[in-house]
Amino acid sequence: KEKIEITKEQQALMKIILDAYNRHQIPQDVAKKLLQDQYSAEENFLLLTEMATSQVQVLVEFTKNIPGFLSLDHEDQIALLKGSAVEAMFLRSAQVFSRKMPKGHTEVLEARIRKSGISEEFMTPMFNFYKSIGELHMVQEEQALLTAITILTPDRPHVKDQHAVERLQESMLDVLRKLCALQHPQEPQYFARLLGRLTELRTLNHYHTEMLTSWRMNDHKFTPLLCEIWDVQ
Ligand SMILES: CCOC(=O)[C@H]1CN(C(=O)c2ccc(F)c(F)c2)CC(C)(C)c2c1[nH]c1ccccc21
Repeated sequence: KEKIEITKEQQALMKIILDAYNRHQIPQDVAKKLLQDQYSAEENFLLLTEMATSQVQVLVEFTKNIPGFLSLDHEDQIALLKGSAVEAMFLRSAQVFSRKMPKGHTEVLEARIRKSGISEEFMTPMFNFYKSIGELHMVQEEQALLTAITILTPDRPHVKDQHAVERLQESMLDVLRKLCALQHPQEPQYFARLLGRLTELRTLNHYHTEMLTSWRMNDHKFTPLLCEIWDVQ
């Protein structure tokens, strides 16, 4: 059995990514608010919009801490952020949703999310994704690296220097591969399963675009930041 060891610089990289990931925790208070009281569909939608807006701000801060990101071409930096924002939102949502909660809270949270003016057809693939993420029982390091890997996807629209992005993504993938082998020695397929979730995540992009159209029909309001990042209006 070959000895897998994470090098000193890979440990440093992982520490930077994990600190950045934890420093910019999504304010859990929105999820708590949703759990606390029964709101109308409009109020739920407003809470979710507030959650999405703060998550975008969190995403930008996290991305700036990815080693090498700020040395990329500036227009490519924007293209990567715009291209990964929705996937990063769903990845973070899955992590928030599959967090250990007291008995029955997850069901209440799911019901409240369902009652927010979003059509049912998008809920099923979304909650299926949350459950498939939950089943992985990812550790923080894996969650943080998976988010960084999602952001550093070379083939986003309008990225000019894809090779530069590929090099950064590959170094993240190498650390994640080793971490999975060390954290889940009994499950040699674990790393592959993680990457499989990224494929499932991409399908949610499509649903999100559809959701936006249906929201625009029922004149839902978004914040300027969401309009910018979600190409709304
Ligand atoms: C982490 C940032 O995520 C969001 O902001 C998501 C949150 N979403 C969740 O399923 C979700 C997961 C766990 C929770 F604890 C919770 F409260 C919500 C997905 C979605 C319903 C599609 C949404 C979000 N923001 C919106 C704004 C307008 C319309 C729809 C959404």
